[in-house]
Amino acid sequence: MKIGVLTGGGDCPGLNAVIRAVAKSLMLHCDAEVIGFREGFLGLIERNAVSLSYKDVSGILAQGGTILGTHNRANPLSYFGRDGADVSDEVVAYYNELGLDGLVVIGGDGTMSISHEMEKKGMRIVGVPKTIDNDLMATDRTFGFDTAVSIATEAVDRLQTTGQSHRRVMILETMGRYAGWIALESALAGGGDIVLIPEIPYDIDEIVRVCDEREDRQSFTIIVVAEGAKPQSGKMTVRETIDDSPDPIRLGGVGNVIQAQLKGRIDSEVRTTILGHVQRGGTPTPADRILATQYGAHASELIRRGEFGRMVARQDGKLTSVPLSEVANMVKTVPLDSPLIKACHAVGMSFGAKL
Ligand SMILES: Nc1ncnc2c1ncn2[C@@H]1O[C@H](COP(=O)(O)OP(=O)(O)O)[C@@H](O)[C@H]1O
Ligand SMILES: O=P(O)(O)OC[C@H]1O[C@](O)(COP(=O)(O)O)[C@@H](O)[C@@H]1O
Ligand SMILES: [Mg+2]
Repeated sequence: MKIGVLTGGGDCPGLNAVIRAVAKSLMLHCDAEVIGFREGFLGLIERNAVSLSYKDVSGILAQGGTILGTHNRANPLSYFGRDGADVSDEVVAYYNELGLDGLVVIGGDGTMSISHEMEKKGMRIVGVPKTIDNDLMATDRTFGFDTAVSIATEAVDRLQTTGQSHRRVMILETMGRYAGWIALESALAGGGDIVLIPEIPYDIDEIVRVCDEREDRQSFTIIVVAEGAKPQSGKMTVRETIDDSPDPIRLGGVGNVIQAQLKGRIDSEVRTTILGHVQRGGTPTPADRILATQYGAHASELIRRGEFGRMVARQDGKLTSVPLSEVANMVKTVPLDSPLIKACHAVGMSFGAKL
């Protein structure tokens, strides 16, 4: 048996743990040959593959990033290197030339969308859900999310002591694109006072009211804001537009926008921290290493059973798999009836809006 593996989209802690689990389990239990493609789908487009030995995938469990490299623009259906040409048939030809029996694709929504299309063209694919944002459909969790939440929580804890000492309003901006999962969970874990997520557009007057009230009572305020948060009558804050990407919007800077909006309206000084890629780098937490290993092992099981066109998933604590069609072109946002939102409410956290 000959199986390919690639990592696509933004990197995320736990990618190497998945590569290791997929490769080791296939090598150990069906003597498979494992081929890695460099930089996501770019490796398939530009014919850049490397044979992985048992040694290559040993000792990488706790390593951040991906030994294969990744890419967030390489798309066989619209290749940036040839003016957006569809090179998917060439990719399928290369896959067949290599004599692959299947391909494990580790990625997020974009990577799963591409995988779904390539599956229709005859490639046999098993997906593994990665992203620090936890915004993939049909799975309770993506690996990388736990690490991002733990880093963001540590940031909230640290901002609390400095904010408290200076009686300031401290704003922490987290990643998460169009979903508020990282902000919500780190605010809950760190005891934030206000949490702003894309799913609940904020009202600046309400934020001012909560800060004012806390100035009298506790004299400092921690605001955790997801990069995708937006005012009730306004838009998300776009940091950058990447022209040749099918997913061109990069968010960022809403923390500074809120700081400017608070200026002159509250007595306290305001400071903003944009956490950025610190959330994505470095070693995965034990929970992410375990989840990544379980996902990798489950992906290799699906391959052995010949179940392709599916993404491994965790639902209600159990490992399972779902058709790629259920995750392609979808985003899982925070539902308003989420128990996390209920818990925030219970402890008096504000969403910067009347709910
Ligand atoms: N909706 C989409 N449909 C098809 N391809 C997409 C879509 N969104 C992104 N892509 C492509 O998928 C790849 C990875 O996307 P990206 O969003 O960076 O990572 P992720 O796989 O984590 O979602 C990129 O090559 C991008 O061009
Ligand atoms: O790598 P870039 O271009 O800075 O992208 C930043 C974005 O990638 C993420 O870190 C992760 O997104 P993906 O997992 O979908 O790649 C987002 O939270 C953030 O908005
Ligand atoms: Mg994406």
